[in-house]
Amino acid sequence: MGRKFFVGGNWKCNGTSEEVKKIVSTLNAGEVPSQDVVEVVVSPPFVFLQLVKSLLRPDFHVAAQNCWVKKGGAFTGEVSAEMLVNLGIPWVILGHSERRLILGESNEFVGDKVAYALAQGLKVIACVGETLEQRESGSTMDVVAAQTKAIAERVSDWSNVVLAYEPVWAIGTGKVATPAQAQEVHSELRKWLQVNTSPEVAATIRIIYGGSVSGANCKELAAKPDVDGFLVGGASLKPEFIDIIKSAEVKKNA
Ligand SMILES: O=C[C@H](O)COP(=O)(O)O
Repeated sequence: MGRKFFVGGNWKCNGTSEEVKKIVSTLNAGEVPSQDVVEVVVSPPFVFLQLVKSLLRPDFHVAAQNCWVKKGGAFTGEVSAEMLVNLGIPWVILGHSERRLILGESNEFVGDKVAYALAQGLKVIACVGETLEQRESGSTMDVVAAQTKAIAERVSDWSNVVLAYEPVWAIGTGKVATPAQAQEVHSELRKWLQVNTSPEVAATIRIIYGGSVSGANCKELAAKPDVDGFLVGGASLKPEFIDIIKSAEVKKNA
């Protein structure tokens, strides 16, 4: 069976409750392919998770944007994986570059988080990606392999993981990776997984692309064989997110 197309909307630290309700009503009215064709997950800030979950159409799901690395306790400001499970939040985004680079989350810390969240029953969108400097110095694959390795050393069952390749230079910059650049890294990541996890994991895991994805560029990216969907930032707050979800049809017709 093929890999089901996956579209995530990462709302980051944006929105008021009024704005969030408006985004949800646009999503709810959108005509998109069925759940057999595309899996859609939106990720509002923690404080709006319950509101969004209560209003969102049943064929779309919600994700948190982070969770704590181990069992909750005296960790001021953190939200534990157990709390997300308790509230019926099925997904969590971990290892986003904004957390790696601004908040100093190391590869090992992200790997620990992924393992802990999975063990609690959450599904994980695990993010990897290189900076512009790393790309220009030719170390893209070393960087994303090291980030993925830190997860692979801690996780044996990848069935609840979606891997998001998000080149840092493409995030929020309007400078999208070309379809060929995305395909190259996705294909290399799949090869890395084949050697370092198993051929089955490599063949079945969804590797999605993130970084300035828009309604205008999504179809060309989606047409690439190893691009299994998107993690969308800015455009996930806009009606064009529906067009991005619809790009799943490209795959269906491929
Ligand atoms: O998680 C999403 C990515 O950071 C992409 O953000 P962007 O679509 O605004 O470039």
